[in-house]
Amino acid sequence: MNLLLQTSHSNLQAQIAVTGSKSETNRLLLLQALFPNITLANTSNSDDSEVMQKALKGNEEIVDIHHAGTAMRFLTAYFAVNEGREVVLTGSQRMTERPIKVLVEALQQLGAQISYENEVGYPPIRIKGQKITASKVNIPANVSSQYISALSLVAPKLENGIEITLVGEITSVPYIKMTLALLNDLDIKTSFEGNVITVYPKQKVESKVMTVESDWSSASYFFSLAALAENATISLTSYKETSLQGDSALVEIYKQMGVDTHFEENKMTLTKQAGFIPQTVNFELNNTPDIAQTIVVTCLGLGIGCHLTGLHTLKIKETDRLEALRIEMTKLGANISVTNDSLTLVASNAINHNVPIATYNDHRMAMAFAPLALKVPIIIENAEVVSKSYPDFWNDLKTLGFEISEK
Ligand SMILES: O=C(O)C1=C[C@@H](OP(=O)(O)O)[C@@H](O)[C@H](O)C1
Ligand SMILES: C=C(OP(=O)(O)O)C(=O)O
Repeated sequence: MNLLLQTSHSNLQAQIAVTGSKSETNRLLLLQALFPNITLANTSNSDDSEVMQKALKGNEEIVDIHHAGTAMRFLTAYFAVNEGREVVLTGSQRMTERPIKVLVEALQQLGAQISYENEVGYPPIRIKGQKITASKVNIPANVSSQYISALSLVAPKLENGIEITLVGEITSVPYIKMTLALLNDLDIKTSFEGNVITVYPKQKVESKVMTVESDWSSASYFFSLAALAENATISLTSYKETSLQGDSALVEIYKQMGVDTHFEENKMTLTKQAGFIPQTVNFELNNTPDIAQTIVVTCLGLGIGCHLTGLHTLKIKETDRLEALRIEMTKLGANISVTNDSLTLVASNAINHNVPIATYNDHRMAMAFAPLALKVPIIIENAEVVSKSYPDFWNDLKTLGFEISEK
């Protein structure tokens, strides 16, 4: 499904209930499988959370998690310690190109039995669940934080917990902290000091309702819309000023691009502010890789330049996001260059009209480019990809007055 997006509304007004965080949901679904007396509220309706739930509930030998990175990584650890069960864990074509070796080797150090079905280092993998008693493990920390979250999530159920020594620069740190914070919410003791994470064993937790905050990565598209509109008052629920999600850095980032954020109870309201916007912005996004695409497109729409660093993980996500951005932004007339871990956009005011944007099976390519419709009509190819994290995205965009038609 290709969608043509256009709008004549330059004043955006709406109140939108955004789905729950997929990162929090997929952690909590795994924790609920370990501790069935916890109850979850405001869970994500994303495909990634649906496949996670199905995989945890099912009993099949072949478990297919499609495009969901968190499900792939978290379930690798889950099945590895699930004594007596054997599964083959696989996913989409792209998932078979996303590395898993670092996590597999860490689990093997602990005594797990995991082998590769095809290419060494990549899914599909065969996992024979074992009782794990070893607790010390070293892991390279610069490839994906999801490996570290995966080990931490299953750790409370291990006889001796876990002590993880992180080697090298640590990437996507807020996601690790989110994992530990959710464990702490269940009264599971953890520590993260220097490069060592400890999670202490806990066989039972108190019954508790765990309420997922709405997804901040999904909120990023509304920050972008507010920045690009002439006027905007967009209220989003349910959000907290102090969030477990690192992407809440959006508040400070978009302040520089003319968006004010106000919190009241569980609602945050984004308003467009008139005033000075710099010709170029610089952001280090090692902590917040998922909002890189949103920010670049906002800058193009504002006619400003940007220099983004800390992007080395973008190459192994749903697609090579740096390359995808380079190609699609160039189609729009942007002057953009990328390296292995950074991106530079030169300020310019012209944007080509009616450009078909390819989305590379990447939900964030589709959603990040959509706000540009405030500037020029734009076509988003294979727009259904948004369901990976935000199935209601196109409907929510309509409530802001966008005309959306199939092309
Ligand atoms: O743990 C998580 O929920 C996530 C961690 C990040 O991945 P990396 O640690 O691989 O950068 C992020 O990009 C992904 O969308 C979700
Ligand atoms: C990178 C992402 O997800 P995952 O790694 O879980 O597939 C994302 O949602 O942007």
